[in-house]
Amino acid sequence: MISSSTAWAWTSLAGVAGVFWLAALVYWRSWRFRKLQRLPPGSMGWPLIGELVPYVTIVRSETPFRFTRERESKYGPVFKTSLLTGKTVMITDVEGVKFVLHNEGVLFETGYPRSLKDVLGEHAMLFQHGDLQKRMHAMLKRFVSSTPLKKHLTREMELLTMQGMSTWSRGQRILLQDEIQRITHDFLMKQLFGLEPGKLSTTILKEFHTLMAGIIGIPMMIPGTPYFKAMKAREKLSKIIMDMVATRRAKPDIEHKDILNALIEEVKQEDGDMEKIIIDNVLVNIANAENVPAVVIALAVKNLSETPKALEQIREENLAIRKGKDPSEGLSWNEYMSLEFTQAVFNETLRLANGAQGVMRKALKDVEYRGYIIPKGWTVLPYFLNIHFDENMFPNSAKFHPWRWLEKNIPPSYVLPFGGGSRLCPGQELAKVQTAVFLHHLVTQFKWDAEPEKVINFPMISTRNHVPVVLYDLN
Ligand code: HEM
Repeated sequence: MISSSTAWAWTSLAGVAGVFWLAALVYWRSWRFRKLQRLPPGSMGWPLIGELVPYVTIVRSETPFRFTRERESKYGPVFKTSLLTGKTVMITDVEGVKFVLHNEGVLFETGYPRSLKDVLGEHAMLFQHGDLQKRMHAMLKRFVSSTPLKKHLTREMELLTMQGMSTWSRGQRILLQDEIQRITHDFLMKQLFGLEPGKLSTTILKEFHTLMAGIIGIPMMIPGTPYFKAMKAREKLSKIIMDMVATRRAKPDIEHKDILNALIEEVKQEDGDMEKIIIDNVLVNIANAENVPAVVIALAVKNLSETPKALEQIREENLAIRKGKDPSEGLSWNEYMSLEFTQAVFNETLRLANGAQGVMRKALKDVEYRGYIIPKGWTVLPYFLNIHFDENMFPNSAKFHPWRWLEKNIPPSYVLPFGGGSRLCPGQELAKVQTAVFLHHLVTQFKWDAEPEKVINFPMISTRNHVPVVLYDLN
């Protein structure tokens, strides 16, 4: 039997616990209320789909910057929305974008969809933080930045470009974007695996397309879905990569000068995850390097076709450095880098193309910024489009005007096609070489008639008809 004093003690204890519980609840609710009160302004749109419909409609239009510009003028450069990315805060000005990019790993981490992480693999540098990301990133940067390699990369791209162009027949209609894709794929395979064009290279390309088709699917293994097919393509690609690694281990005396070799060397001391680190980081490189550079080069040709004065100037610049050279003679790294106007065409094309309209991050904790709270777990989109179309920095911003890059010094914080902070694209030098080499050979050998073309900004940057042209000899 329970004595009356014990019952009283229990009752008091329950009472005290109840009071604490109630106080905690009141505190939590008021804290949550205060937090909600301090969310950035903006609209979350409709249940489930949020503001996805207006976003996609506007981003696919000729004026893709309108979605964020309209909201920025209503709410300021930090506002909330929802775009299938869940609860999201968009940040659209230079200062805000810098804040997010430079707090990588401290306040924010990459927040790409789960399907992308599954398909490329969680050990890919894009999803890693800390030591592994730093090492993988530095490895790739070293690979493309060392001086002997730069010379070698220029020559490799040049040979593949000349080889690709030698198959073009004059007077025939070709889809330039597909032709460029073929050349840049061969270049990538050579840099990644030391692989020459052939059956294996074609198989990798086919599997890669299946892989990429699944990156924004629902991450469930349902046979027949793009995600399911992508995961199967991942298995096939993983086997191809590990077979190459095994062959190299069996013949250690053969020297390889490619990214796979740099990766193998980098992870030598790693424990059990070594295989996954190699596979995932090869796949993230293919994902970044296979499509976007080809589309950017195709867009540069489209822009030049629509701007005869720019075409004339880029041709003059490139013909000038060919003077006195044999047609088969290569150009040095320094000669490519001296092509100022060609570089301006590349910068201007990237500014307008916005292959990466922004990057995706997730808040690691409640982040206080400009008096607002970005709650832990929310998606954060540092958005580059508004900055690239800033009328003060880029007057008449929707117009292709490469001269603007020569007329004034544009601060790096306004030039974001390669992202920024610790994830600044490690492949940007490679993309520059590819573009400069391709444009050099195109404008010094050919003239062309181009059909009208439109840019597609969503879900991936591309062109509607893949830039159809009829080519003729320049002379
Ligand atoms: C015009 C072409 C290219 C554009 C516009 C571009 C753009 C970008 C952007 C915006 C990022 C940052 C992503 C983020 O912060 O979340 C990035 C990262 C990356 N890019 Fe590129 N890229 C290009 C070409 C390349 C090439 C040719 C390669 C490889 C050879 C490459 C490899 C990578 C890798 C591995 C990352 C992840 C870096 C990390 O997380 O540490 N990219 N790229």
